[in-house]
Amino acid sequence: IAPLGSSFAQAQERVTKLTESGQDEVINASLKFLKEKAKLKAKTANGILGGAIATSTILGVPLGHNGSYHEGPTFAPPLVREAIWNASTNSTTEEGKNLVDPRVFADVGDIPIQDLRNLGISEDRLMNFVSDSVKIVMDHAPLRPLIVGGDHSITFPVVRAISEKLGGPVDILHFDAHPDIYENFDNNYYSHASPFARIMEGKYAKRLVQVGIRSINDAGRQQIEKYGVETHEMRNFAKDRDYLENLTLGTGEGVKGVYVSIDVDSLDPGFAPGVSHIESGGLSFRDILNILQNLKGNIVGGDVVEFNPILDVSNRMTSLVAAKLVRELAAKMSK
Ligand SMILES: NC(=[NH2+])NCCC[C@H](N)C(=O)O
Ligand SMILES: [Mn+2]
Ligand SMILES: [Mn+2]
Repeated sequence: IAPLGSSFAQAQERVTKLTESGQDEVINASLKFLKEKAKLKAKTANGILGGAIATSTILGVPLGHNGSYHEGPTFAPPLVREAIWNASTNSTTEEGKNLVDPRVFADVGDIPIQDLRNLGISEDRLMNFVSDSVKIVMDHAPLRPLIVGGDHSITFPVVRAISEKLGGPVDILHFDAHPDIYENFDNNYYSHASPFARIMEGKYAKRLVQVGIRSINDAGRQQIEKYGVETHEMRNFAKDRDYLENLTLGTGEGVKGVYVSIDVDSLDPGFAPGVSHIESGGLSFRDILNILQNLKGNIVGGDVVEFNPILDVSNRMTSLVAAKLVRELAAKMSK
């Protein structure tokens, strides 16, 4: 091969330009693929017995590199999908909705995060691609996005997309051991420890109600104060339970709907051991369902994130726990 030299810089310049245009081609092809799938799922939902107002639609985002300790959530979406349909259970949710009904539940697959990273895409363009993918799902009523992560960093581009699409902020119900509101963590704008700082500074949310918090420091408390976040710490859960089990969200002036974000580590590790950040003293599964099933408000989107299959136990218990969170959130959002 030709020796390196000053021409190497020029060659690099040429390759960069070539790469960016090539990345555009791959991005556009991926969005087109997603668009065709969403079109088909929407047509199916609309074509049956009078159609639906809201069809909960799974979109997998296999992104885990914004985790601060482990990247295992990258591999979660296919395992959550398998667990949703696991033969050990059946397709009916606790309140009687059947997930085989295409008006209730749809799935438009995963977006090619790792392919795009292999092409050297920048972090901004990657997160914009996540947002654009969510907007494509929303373009095809009655589909509503139910994101399967992936680490919690993806909630920022997802909520940004929903707020931009609906033309205003949403209210958020956020289950987590962590407030995820660091201004700057590890100098990573997109850290999974910061999505709610990005969301609140961008004014994509009006009310942010956090439940299950039990790993928080001064920096987190300052941010919560700064943005007026309604943070319910586990140490106060016994007192807060009644209020949280009778929550109404999305009714404020100009608020466009409700978003529900569930970090699997909000559950006590006894219920969900397969997470990157084990934090004892957490919620029971029933605590989450009591709050979710009693929630009043128009849910326009949601996510289940931070399940780490690499750290799951031998009978894949946490994949089934994450799957049930998806199933019950899907049932709640669909109508
Ligand atoms: N979203 C999360 N899992 N955040 C965990 C952050 C842990 C980090 N070591 C801290 O100082 O808080
Ligand atoms: Mn989180
Ligand atoms: Mn967490």
